[in-house]
Amino acid sequence: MPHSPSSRRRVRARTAGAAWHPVRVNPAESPFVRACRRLPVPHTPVWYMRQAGRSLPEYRALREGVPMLTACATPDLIVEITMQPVRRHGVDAAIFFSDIVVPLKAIGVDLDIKPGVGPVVADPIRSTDALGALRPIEPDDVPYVGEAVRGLVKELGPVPLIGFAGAPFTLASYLIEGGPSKNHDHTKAMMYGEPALWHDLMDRLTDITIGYLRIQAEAGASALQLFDSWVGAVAPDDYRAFVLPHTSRIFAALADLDVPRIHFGVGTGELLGLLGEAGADVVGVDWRVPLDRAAERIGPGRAVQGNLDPAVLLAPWEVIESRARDALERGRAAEGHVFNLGHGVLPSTDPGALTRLTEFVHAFPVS
Ligand SMILES: Cc1c2[nH]c(c1CCC(=O)O)Cc1[nH]c(c(CCC(=O)O)c1C)Cc1[nH]c(c(CCC(=O)O)c1C)Cc1[nH]c(c(C)c1CCC(=O)O)C2
Repeated sequence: MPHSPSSRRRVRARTAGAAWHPVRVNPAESPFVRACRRLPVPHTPVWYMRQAGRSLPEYRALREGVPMLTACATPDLIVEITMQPVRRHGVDAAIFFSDIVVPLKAIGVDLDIKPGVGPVVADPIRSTDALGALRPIEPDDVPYVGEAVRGLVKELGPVPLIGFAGAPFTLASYLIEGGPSKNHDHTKAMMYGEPALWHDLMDRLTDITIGYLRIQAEAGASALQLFDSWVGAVAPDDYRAFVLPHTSRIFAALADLDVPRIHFGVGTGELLGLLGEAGADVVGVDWRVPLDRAAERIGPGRAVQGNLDPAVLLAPWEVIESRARDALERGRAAEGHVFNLGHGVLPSTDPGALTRLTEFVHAFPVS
């Protein structure tokens, strides 16, 4: 195993601890889930968006010759790739290895994930006729998801597993544009120009997202994160009119599940209050807004997650440490804080820096 001696020791210690202190076997009692619920924690929990894959050599070795969507449909690979960052860094949560377009592929949308590009959709959806392709998702559409979640829950023991889905706006953008987009032109053209078609599309994506998140929670995921990565492209009034009704419906439909719900987007400084209003337990914050100010904008009754600029990890350790300290100190202003980056780990990140950062966060006093 390529991980460092210190992380190996920590994993062994955690396993041993779990056996001696049965209460710690339960992921629902983990520091991560407790922080999401705004309960006292022994240390600030930490995990990293896109921690599975990206910077890990052991990930690249496993993925050699395996297309992304094949990996996402292979339970053994999902389990192993999801476990890699947990073993290596000793993070407080695992995130299910998959992609936001997996449920769309599973219901029959013709799409692929192109290396170095991202999701590419063969027939972009721009008319009422094309909406027929978007039917609700059932557990049988994604048997590999339930199987991998159940395998992971066993393997992870006390460490919680985060299930996730793409939010309707971000999924709509890929479906309407046909691939990654800088300005979301076609997406906004439909939103402004054909509101009935827009809401019909968003409604269908909302049903798929609810179904897909429920499948993961019912198979044993301990938390759910909704990635609305590109929603920062929308102004607040438009978010309220064109997006909020749908994201609110998602969080309301998941409220009966006993798992915390996290809501994240990039460039959402002006939307943070509305993201909180949508109903999640935790609002993810990118690096553009300091966490104390973000907590004010989000309002009471929510925890925050974030928010080190992923590019800071490319700087020397002294810089990483001082920026992490700042985020941790500001995070104390929130009712709960899960440490994370402000967006995904960059592929060129030194994995050693992530391990060291994890140790630093764990050693930092909570108050
Ligand atoms: C917007 C978005 C996508 N996918 C995802 C988001 C939301 C998070 C975010 O904002 O970054 C979510 C995602 N995608 C992936 C995960 C894995 C779990 C994790 O470690 O967080 C997660 C949580 C794997 C992936 N998703 C993708 C890969 C690379 C695929 C390959 O190797 O061919 C992986 C490991 C492909 C992908 N998928 C997507 C893009 C833009 C790309 C290309 C850029 C990239 O490489 O990350 C869409």
